[in-house]
Amino acid sequence: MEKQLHVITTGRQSVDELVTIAESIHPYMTMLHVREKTKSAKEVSHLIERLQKAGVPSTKIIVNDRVDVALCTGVKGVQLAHHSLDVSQVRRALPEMVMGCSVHSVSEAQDAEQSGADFIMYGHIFKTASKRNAEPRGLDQLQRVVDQTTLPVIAIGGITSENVRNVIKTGASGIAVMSGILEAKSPLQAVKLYKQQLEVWDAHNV
Ligand SMILES: Cc1ncc(COP(=O)(O)OP(=O)(O)O)c(N)n1
Ligand SMILES: Cc1nc(C(=O)O)sc1CCOP(=O)(O)O
Ligand SMILES: [Mg+2]
Repeated sequence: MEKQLHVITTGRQSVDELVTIAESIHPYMTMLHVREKTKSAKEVSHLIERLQKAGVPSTKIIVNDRVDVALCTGVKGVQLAHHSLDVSQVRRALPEMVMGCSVHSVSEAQDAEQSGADFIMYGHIFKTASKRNAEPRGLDQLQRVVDQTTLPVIAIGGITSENVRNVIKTGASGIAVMSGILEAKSPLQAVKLYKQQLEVWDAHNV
């Protein structure tokens, strides 16, 4: 399986700015997570409509937290966070929904697996300005999570094009990046650099 590149929205960019960037970077990414915590359901839905009109495939869009918005906009799925509905609750109601779950320990990873998540996002791996209030968990903890779940693990937090290889070496199925792409001077150049690192890995390991 090709290693995945998930891009996470920052919540700090205007809709116009985000749509312009997404329009140019979508061919190089696996998924775009719309994580806009201060927007209402209606605002997130309007943003998704703009992304869809700009040519970002619905199959590449995941909505953070909002199961209702994911359903009503017809996107790929939902990323359930700490404060979201439970994985098992959503799975019961929506057997077909593609569901990622954000986890921060082996036991949370195993719970997500038993509850029916399709993949997990584990972090934060390295120090990052995007998560200032906690210590990074590091590569050894990532390795433990990868080893102790059968779900695909997407690693998040402080991932740069320089450390991608070490992250992927753990057996993680992919990476998720926020500031390294969306806040780069050139998001297009940045996404290509990350993608290239993953392709180099795939070329030698798939
Ligand atoms: C121990 C721990 N709990 C929760 C979080 C953050 O929650 P998450 O569900 O990942 O939501 P966001 O990252 O989208 O805010 C954490 N980092 N650590
Ligand atoms: C949204 C998010 N969740 C994390 C977690 O560990 O749950 S780390 C993170 C932000 C990652 O941003 P950057 O790529 O800029 O480091
Ligand atoms: Mg998170």
